[in-house]
Amino acid sequence: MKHIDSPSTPGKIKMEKSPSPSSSNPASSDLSRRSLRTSSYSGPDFEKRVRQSAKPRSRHGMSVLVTGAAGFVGTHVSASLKRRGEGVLGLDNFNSYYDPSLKRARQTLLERSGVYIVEGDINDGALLAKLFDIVPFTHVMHLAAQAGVRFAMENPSSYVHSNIAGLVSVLEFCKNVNPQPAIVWASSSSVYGLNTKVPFSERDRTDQPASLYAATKKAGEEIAHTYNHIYGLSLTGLRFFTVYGPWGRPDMAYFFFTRDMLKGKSIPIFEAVNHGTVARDFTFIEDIVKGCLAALDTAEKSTGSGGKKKGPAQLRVYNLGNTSPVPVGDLVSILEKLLKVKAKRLVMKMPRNGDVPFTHANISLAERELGYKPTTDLHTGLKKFVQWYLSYYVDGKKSAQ
Ligand SMILES: NC(=O)c1ccc[n+]([C@@H]2O[C@H](COP(=O)([O-])OP(=O)(O)OC[C@H]3O[C@@H](n4cnc5c(N)ncnc54)[C@H](O)[C@@H]3O)[C@@H](O)[C@H]2O)c1
Ligand SMILES: O=C(O)[C@H]1O[C@H](OP(=O)(O)OP(=O)(O)OC[C@H]2O[C@@H](n3ccc(=O)[nH]c3=O)[C@H](O)[C@@H]2O)[C@H](O)[C@@H](O)[C@H]1O
Repeated sequence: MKHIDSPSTPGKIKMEKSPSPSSSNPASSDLSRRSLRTSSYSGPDFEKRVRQSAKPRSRHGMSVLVTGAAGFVGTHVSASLKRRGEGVLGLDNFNSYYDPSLKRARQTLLERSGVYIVEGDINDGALLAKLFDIVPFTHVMHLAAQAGVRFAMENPSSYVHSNIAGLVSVLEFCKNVNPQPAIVWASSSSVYGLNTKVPFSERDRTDQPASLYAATKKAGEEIAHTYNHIYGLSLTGLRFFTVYGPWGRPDMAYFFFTRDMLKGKSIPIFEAVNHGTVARDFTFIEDIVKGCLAALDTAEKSTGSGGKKKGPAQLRVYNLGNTSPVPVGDLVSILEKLLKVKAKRLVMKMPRNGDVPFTHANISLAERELGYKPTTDLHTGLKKFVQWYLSYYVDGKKSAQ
């Protein structure tokens, strides 16, 4: 995988030093506020765009800050919230983990529907202060992260920067603002790691991560517990299971298999020890979006640090999967039919690279409490992905990297 922009790359604000925990506190951000006066984040045009984008027009009256809005899941969730009439403001640093032109294309799509994405880093305390000054967000949908299990061996610090420091930066803000927003954020099925009990239930152990990515998501769940316990923040973690679909992520297998099959290149298909089948509970993006919206809709208000008086704030974790694992070889067979191309399969032993052999979600908790019910099988979902892929890359003559 590619080089990634320096994890400490700030947004457009020129800070003299990286934002420190104190500079991310709205009450003590003099340095941050000074730097904002000279930044492109200030001025009436900027504030107007932010306000307009975040203004709710629905009966729910939500103003949602979506971090990672130019990402795969962030784009779909933002578009869906906006369609429903919620106020949505995006925040994304457009890093180069995968082709940033795809993130820009998603941004264009969102802008057409009235969603503005501010370019900046979740670790940028001054920027968060500015955005929360302009908009009293009712909810934060926190999706910004360094994703991908295998890339963690190449660039571990990017995971610490975005998934740990970045999460803390966002929660520090949320705890300090009044009113505190409710937060829904993306954890991952990878927290189940080497767990062998299937299907994976929220009650199962999650202390055997197989990758640094998984370890940072597990750490995120513990961090969420702390901010809920001390500061009364309402927090909901969603464990997504291998999400796929149109506008997806080029680093994921279904995406680069498609690209390489169309180019006539061979594709590596991992098998587990003793020729065991590797399978995933592949989950279609539209089902994930429904789960995200249901989590936002059922999120209770944060109770603040006076939580004891008002009762404890909500703390939830849900699996969002498809409950129907499919072997990776079968995924390739479906792609062969849809693309009308015979894959050059290179079956190989799974390297010790952070991958796990199997995932399978038990979704009964999400079903009961969120009304979550995935409806898309892998063939139907991949058909929609392939249609998008061909129109975006082949008809649109874009180069797939
Ligand atoms: N797609 C999946 O299969 C899957 C599965 C489980 C969990 N997740 C989680 O869901 C979330 C969304 O995943 P995705 O598939 O859309 O990934 P994505 O990489 O497409 O989206 C993440 C976005 O966050 C942005 N970002 C990263 N670090 C940032 C930072 N420090 N500041 C601001 N923006 C930053 C990136 O530029 C990117 O646009 C992530 O938290 C990911 O870990 C995804
Ligand atoms: O649900 C999650 O929590 C995670 O979902 C996703 O991880 P994974 O399920 O590992 O998806 P992905 O890389 O597409 O590999 C799919 C399958 O192809 C196999 N695989 C992969 C590469 C390869 O060259 N060959 C191969 O057989 C591989 O062994 C695997 O069986 C997200 O990327 C990640 O961000 C994380 O959030």
